[in-house]
Amino acid sequence: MNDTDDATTRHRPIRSFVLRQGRMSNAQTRALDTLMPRWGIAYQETRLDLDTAFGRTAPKILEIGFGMGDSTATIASAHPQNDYLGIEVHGPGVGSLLNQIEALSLTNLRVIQHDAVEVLKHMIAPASLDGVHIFFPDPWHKTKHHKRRLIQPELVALLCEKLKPGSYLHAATDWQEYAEHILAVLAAESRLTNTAAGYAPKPDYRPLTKFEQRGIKLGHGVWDIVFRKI
Ligand SMILES: C[S@@+](CC[C@H](N)C(=O)[O-])C[C@H]1O[C@@H](n2cnc3c(N)ncnc32)[C@H](O)[C@@H]1O
Repeated sequence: MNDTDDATTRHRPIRSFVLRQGRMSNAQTRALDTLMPRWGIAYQETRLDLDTAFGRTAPKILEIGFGMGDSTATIASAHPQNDYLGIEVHGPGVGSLLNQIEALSLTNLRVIQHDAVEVLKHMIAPASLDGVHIFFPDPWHKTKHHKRRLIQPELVALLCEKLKPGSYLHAATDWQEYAEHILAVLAAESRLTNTAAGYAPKPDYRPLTKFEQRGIKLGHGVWDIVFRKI
């Protein structure tokens, strides 16, 4: 994390990620070159027709920040009746998910490598999503970085525009103070209603992620938060 970013981002939007290319394995590099044209969707500042992108009409679930994509691939594989659109900025993660799509022969998963906030604003049509997954978003622990947290009232308002009535928004985190923040932000959005009295039981479709396993080892709890769009 770069402590000078407060000064350098003064005239730029505050982003929820710092783009570090990271080390790409040969398989990930190859996947970006050869599989992105097949399973990737290029970022564009025009609306995307999701049914055309997937070649069928089916429930559409969008995931923000899939990391290495293990949960994304597991969920898509277990729910062939749904279409999944995964968004991630991190190159090695995108390469990893592309390889899993190929290895599992998944036809119901597409990938966009770009800032999800811009994808939502420009590419996703109003009332077009049946669900949104945000699993273990970066907690940005330091108070001075809390403004970088992905889940903020503005993002939730944007998501509400894109969610269909009756659809769901599911977040999970292993950082208690972020969980409290997420619960408060979602509860304050009048177009959403909580599916539970507070935190939700972990829905069966969400597998344990690497981040979650690490958190459990560190003795952290895990909080699922599931709201429905009115
Ligand atoms: C802590 S990781 C969690 C990854 C994964 N969901 C998991 O549970 O293992 C958060 C991920 O969100 C991605 N991310 C953060 N902000 C993003 C944004 N605005 N658009 C796309 N990806 C984003 C980061 O690159 C990172 O890979």
